[in-house]
Amino acid sequence: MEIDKAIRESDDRRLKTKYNNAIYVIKRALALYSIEEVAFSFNGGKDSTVLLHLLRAGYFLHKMEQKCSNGGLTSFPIRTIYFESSAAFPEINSFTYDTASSYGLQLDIISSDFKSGLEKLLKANPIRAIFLGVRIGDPTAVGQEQFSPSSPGWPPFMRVNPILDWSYRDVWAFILTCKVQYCSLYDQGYTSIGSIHDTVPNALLSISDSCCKEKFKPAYLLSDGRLERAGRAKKFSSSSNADGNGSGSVDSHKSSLLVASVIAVGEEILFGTVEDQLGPSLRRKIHSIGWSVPQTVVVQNDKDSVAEEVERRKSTNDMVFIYGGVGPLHSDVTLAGVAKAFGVRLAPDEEFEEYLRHLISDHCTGDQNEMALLPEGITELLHHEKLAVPLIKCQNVIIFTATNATELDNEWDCLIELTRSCGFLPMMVPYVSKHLQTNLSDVETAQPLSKLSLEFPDLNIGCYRKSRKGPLIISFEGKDLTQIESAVESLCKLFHPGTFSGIH
Ligand SMILES: Cc1cc2nc3c(=O)[nH]c(=O)nc-3n(C[C@H](O)[C@H](O)[C@H](O)COP(=O)(O)O)c2cc1C
Ligand SMILES: Nc1ncnc2c1ncn2[C@@H]1O[C@H](COP(=O)(O)OP(=O)(O)OP(=O)(O)O)[C@@H](O)[C@H]1O
Ligand SMILES: [Mg+2]
Repeated sequence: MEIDKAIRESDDRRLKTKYNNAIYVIKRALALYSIEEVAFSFNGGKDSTVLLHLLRAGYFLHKMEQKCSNGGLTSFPIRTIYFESSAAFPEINSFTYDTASSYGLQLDIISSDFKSGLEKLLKANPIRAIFLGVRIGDPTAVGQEQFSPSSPGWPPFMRVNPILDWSYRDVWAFILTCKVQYCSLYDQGYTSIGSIHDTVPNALLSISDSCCKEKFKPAYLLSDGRLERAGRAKKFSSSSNADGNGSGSVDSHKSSLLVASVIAVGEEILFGTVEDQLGPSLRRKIHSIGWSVPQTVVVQNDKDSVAEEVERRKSTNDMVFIYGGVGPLHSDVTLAGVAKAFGVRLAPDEEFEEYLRHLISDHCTGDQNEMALLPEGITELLHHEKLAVPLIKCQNVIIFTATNATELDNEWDCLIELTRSCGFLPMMVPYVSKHLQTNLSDVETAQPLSKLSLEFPDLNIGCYRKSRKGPLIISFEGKDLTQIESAVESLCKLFHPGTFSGIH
């Protein structure tokens, strides 16, 4: 069997592991269900193409193990279903039909939507399991395992996902190693193919050529597989990019207030064994870009405690920053807590694993690195050349890996630079402040200041002393300098001239 032979002869160990796992899943499915009870959902895409050849190999190996005669093994008896749509690319349609005829697929073409098409199909046929080319990282993979029953509301069948744990790079390694044909669009810069309405070539593969039409490199040259969907229409979340233009300049909602909270994870901070070096610095940094930081909390190294805090803060804050508890130790539970807060599991992330392998190469053993498990379906890795490992962003939660102030400075600077191109952390109008000092007592200032706070609700008016006998310092902070000046003037009017002096 040419596919099995090509993989066995390859010296790509990783590909062999992935292949063996996928073949195992296929063989288990073929042992659990009869051939009439399984179907293959094929759409001419790259993942489907990989799955087709894996199924061919898996079916062959299954039959060989059953010691069946070799006769008929070249045929592919698994019913193949294709949901045809008028919005499909003509290249996808023709590749699907050509492949079906090359490999003798029994193609069922369904013209209705997925759900009603499947309802009809399952009524007319004894199908109990459907093979799909879904991979971790696909929006629809969230929560799925290699064997996942269809969702409530869908007709009952088992979704079988043999390449769930394959990365973009694994898919291309397989296609190129086995030298199988794939849809021509992938040679024109398309890296993931949806409908003609939502898919364009991936701009990361563009070859700039000033005089001619824009050209693109082939899909297998995309170096960062996580960006395979960059050519698909994006849905922006309102909290991730308030101005939507990704400029990172001062946000157009100048007057709006964005709120962040900070969570520190670590018993050593909670119990006062060590001083928190990162918290105050981080809060200053967040404040310096015009965000408000009304809450900061320290939690112990316990998954449920982290999950509880993250869950609470992520829904009431525009952004949550978390540090501590990230790493290989048993106490490093931050990522597990974040995953739990979002109701997702931790899943292997190929790209992150590669960064870690680079960083800790000799100490990284086994096929899977526990540290490369990230919350599934919600994680975005924020790469920057000055970072050894990317920052981890799970929707509106940003996880810092810094363990000291210098590392935090670096991670923050990179975050700010990245936000200029991605816009996920809008720069707001900065806060301005004025400070007055006076020898008045607290009792004398208490009432006028409380009235002033009611009169200027948008300002933070605070009082503190550097020492018990020293002067009282009154701070006025807000985003509108005119308001601050009016508040200062109102206060000064209530007392004799010279009662207050400004501090710069
Ligand atoms: C054979 C098959 C089975 C599916 N089963 C389910 C399912 O059980 N639950 C579900 O929510 N969606 C199911 N879907 C829909 C997919 O999750 C997804 O919505 C679909 O592939 C459209 O993806 P797109 O929006 O990226 O084109 C199924 C799709 C196919 C082709
Ligand atoms: N129109 C369709 N007909 C049949 N199966 C489909 C269809 N659309 C999706 N599927 C199934 O869902 C899987 C995942 O689809 P997805 O679009 O992510 O992958 P792909 O099309 O194979 O590759 P690409 O990511 O490059 O588009 C497919 O491999 C296929 O099994
Ligand atoms: Mg597709």
